[in-house]
Amino acid sequence: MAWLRELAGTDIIRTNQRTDGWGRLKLDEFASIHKWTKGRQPEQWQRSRGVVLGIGDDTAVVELPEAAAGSGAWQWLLAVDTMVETVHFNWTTMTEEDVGYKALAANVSDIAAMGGLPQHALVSVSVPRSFEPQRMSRFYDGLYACAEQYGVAVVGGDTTSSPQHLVVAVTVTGTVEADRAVRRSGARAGDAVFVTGPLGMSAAGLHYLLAADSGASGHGLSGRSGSPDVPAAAAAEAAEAAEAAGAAPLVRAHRRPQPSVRAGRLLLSRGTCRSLNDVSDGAASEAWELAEASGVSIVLREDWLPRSGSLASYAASVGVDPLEWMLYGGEDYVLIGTMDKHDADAAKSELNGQGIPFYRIGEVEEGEPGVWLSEGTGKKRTAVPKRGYNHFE
Ligand SMILES: Nc1ncnc2c1ncn2[C@@H]1O[C@H](COP(=O)(O)OP(=O)(O)O)[C@@H](O)[C@H]1O
Ligand SMILES: Cc1ncc(C[n+]2csc(CCOP(=O)(O)OP(=O)(O)O)c2C)c(N)n1
Ligand SMILES: [Mg+2]
Repeated sequence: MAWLRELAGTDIIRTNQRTDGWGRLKLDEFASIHKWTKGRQPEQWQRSRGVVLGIGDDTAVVELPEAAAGSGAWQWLLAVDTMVETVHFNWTTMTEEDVGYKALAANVSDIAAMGGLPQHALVSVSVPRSFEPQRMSRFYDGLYACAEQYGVAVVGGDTTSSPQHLVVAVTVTGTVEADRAVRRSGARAGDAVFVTGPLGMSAAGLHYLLAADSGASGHGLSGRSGSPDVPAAAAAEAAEAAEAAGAAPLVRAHRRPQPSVRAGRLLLSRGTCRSLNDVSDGAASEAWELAEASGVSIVLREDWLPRSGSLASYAASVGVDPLEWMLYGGEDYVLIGTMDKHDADAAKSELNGQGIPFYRIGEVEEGEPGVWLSEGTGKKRTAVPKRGYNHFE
């Protein structure tokens, strides 16, 4: 950071700033990074995350964070997730702030899915040449909002241009008590299956935003695609329309997922949670991953699946079966897992007592890896296909 701080006040940076034919200020790479990240997280706070050297050198230097050091053996968790404009978002479904927030949240969710504590992030952005600097500042406003909420120190990244679309790849670290990380492979016959939040809301929110954008109702951030900048008024207007249509909770779930870090920590500390996964590609697909990794069969109870009122009423209004979104929609970023069924009620009380949702949704059985949906206590069950979001379909 020090060299950036020094440079920021010098002519080297100033002479590298120029305006193009469109009157837009073009910052050079270093000045941009400085602008996006400077002063966002106090050095003192980063120090508590073990950061010895943050943004500004060839690498960051970190040691085990205070919370982990001196309290027994810990291990690192490492993960990366990417968001690509047109694949994970477009400018009618998300604002710049939303993209920044969600890019980090999706990674924090992977740490939560191991029962860990998120610690550091590296942020790689490939920015279209036509982007105004202001838009990336807004991206970082959202990213740092998520970092603050989950206590993540942003310690570096990479910046390149992109011929057309914005691409964001965030790498995170987390910490977990040695050999306690909750894997996908620990489910056992007899376990209770649970989720830590409602399902399908993000997919319904996306449906609302895309329908709005296609002109059906005109509620999205319409007119934004390809436009250089969005007047804040357009976003505010779209938010009001979503509120009026009862779709606000769905849109919020899509744009600002809330990864279940506290749930993951509490479940790990109970010692009875045997498998965990986060729901990015859809509950069916994640349940299949648990079933295959553990060599078990998972039976979901249709009447136990948590369905929010806003999901049910929006689905009815557009003639979609809400189960489609709940099982195959994705981007819920809640946890799905299995645990000793004798501890399930106590776990539910503990989590609910702390304001954290916990829903028992089924059970684990012996058998060929697979996922089934049962209508009630009866024996009738239907096979749940291994279907979800697939990047290559
Ligand atoms: N291109 C890649 N190279 C190496 N490992 C990868 C690559 N893509 C995914 N993985 C690894 O494969 C596993 C499954 O990835 P993924 O399905 O994306 O998990 P998640 O749904 O949690 O993001 C993870 O361990 C991930 O680190
Ligand atoms: C414009 C737009 N179209 C479609 C989607 C839906 N979508 C895109 S990626 C995805 C799945 C999650 O992303 P992925 O990169 O597979 O996450 P990972 O499993 O690696 O965590 C979904 C449901 C979206 N969010 N936005
Ligand atoms: Mg991934």
